[in-house]
Amino acid sequence: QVIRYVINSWQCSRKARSLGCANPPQLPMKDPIGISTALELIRVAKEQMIPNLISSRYQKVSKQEGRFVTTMTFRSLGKKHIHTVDPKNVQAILATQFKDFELGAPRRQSIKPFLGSGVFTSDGQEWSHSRSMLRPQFTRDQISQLDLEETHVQKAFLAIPAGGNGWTAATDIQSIFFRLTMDSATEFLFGKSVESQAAAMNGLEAAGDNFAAYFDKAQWTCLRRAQFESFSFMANNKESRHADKQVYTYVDQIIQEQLRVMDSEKKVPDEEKGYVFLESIASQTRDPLELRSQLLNILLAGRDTTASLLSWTILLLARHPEQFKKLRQIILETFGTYSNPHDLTFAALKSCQYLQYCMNEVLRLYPVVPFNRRVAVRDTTIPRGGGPDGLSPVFVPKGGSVMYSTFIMQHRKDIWGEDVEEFKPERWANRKSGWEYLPFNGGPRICIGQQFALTEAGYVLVRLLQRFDQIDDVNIDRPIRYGLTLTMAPGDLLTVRMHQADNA
Ligand code: HEM
Repeated sequence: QVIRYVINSWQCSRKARSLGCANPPQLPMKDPIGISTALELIRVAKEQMIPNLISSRYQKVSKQEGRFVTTMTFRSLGKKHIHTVDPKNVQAILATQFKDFELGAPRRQSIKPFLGSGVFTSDGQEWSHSRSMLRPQFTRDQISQLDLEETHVQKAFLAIPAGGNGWTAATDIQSIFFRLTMDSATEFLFGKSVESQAAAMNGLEAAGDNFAAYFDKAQWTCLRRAQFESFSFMANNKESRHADKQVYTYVDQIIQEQLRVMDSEKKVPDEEKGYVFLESIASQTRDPLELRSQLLNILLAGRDTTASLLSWTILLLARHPEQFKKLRQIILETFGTYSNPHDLTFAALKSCQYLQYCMNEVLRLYPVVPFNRRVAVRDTTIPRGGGPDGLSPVFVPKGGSVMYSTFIMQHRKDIWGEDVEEFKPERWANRKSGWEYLPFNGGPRICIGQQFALTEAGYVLVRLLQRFDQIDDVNIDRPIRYGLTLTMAPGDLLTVRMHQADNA
């Protein structure tokens, strides 16, 4: 083993030199194996401050090197990782050298046991197949069923009644958003919503034997598997298997019903019924397992992400009354009042500039997928980060992992300016973003649901701001923490009191 390791290292160094590569600086560590870095991560995860930890690691290396470092290496539990916040490197792994990298074992080990094989868990041919099956499902018509969104918004609003003085009670709006996106996503995917909002209001179990709770549990186990890396099997237990099973039972029953309807000779196309994802992909495959995987992959990719964007947006608007006022004014001018809305279409939402600037800015400050990684499928390089000046390419051996952080990249002062930490939607006027801004990823694996998410979130925000003319964050002085699971939402409950407009 040791001999093989030494030979391998020697061969890699030789190859790296022949390619003109140099090593990036290494994060100063208390021990050579990286036990301390792993322990530090666990401790800070509990404090819900991981983005600050990664940022402080870059500061530490920069101080050690006497220059601003944007690519470094570190060890964690014996494994060496490259970490980069250089847009050029991120562009290389996601786009220009796409074929040299894959999601790799970490993603497969953590998520595949639950989701099965689908766009979010596979690479190569398998990924191409899923992606081409899904692409046509996200056309403009299919993602702009705003009447469907309105029914879910109305159900969510029932959970936020205003009292006689126009004010709502202190309300945890984050949970409401997570239920709203679960309900709308399941309606889009399955053709029927799991109605988690209605169930929560009635204090009842949700439809599908509390599908939302089982789905959350299954997703949480995925996260544990990701944290345990090579020991991912340790995250599985009786409870997690039960949650997976409950989710499967619910979804399989819907799939069987769909296949039966399609087999039935009496089937008459229902002109009234909107687009249903399952119905559409079932015309391409009849394999129930594949159908289940495709559905669950999209549900996982699309549900928490959109709810998190909504939560961060309300948190920021509640803490920035000037921007709130400006956005609300523009919304009223463009889309009318709550009780008399107009022009609420996909196109109008997309061309409402200030609304888009606000969402861009939220996703800059609080990207929902703040950290990510890829694994090299062959010996390769990334273009920058090596040598004393950080300008030489860096060698990545086959199997080597390159981590990147949109969070840190989108908080770089040298890219965004001195006001980088401020919530300033205005900065987006006339700004064309490139690889330094990647909330939806880039390259061939760019998020398939970007327009879907921005339409849904935009719609919900318009309706919310039409109805409420003031939002107060009950814990306005509380420092922001980060609830980092597979995606990132505010770490503490987002409790707000809202004032209903007189004309709502
Ligand atoms: C604010 C909301 C959203 C954000 C910030 C977001 C962000 C992302 C990011 C960063 C990735 C790349 C992950 C990776 O490759 O490692 C991704 C992939 C993906 N997203 Fe989204 N997403 C959002 C909403 C949605 C929605 C609503 C859907 C579907 C309904 C969706 C479907 C997907 C799919 C299928 C992929 C995998 C694409 C592939 O690997 O080819 N996303 N998303």
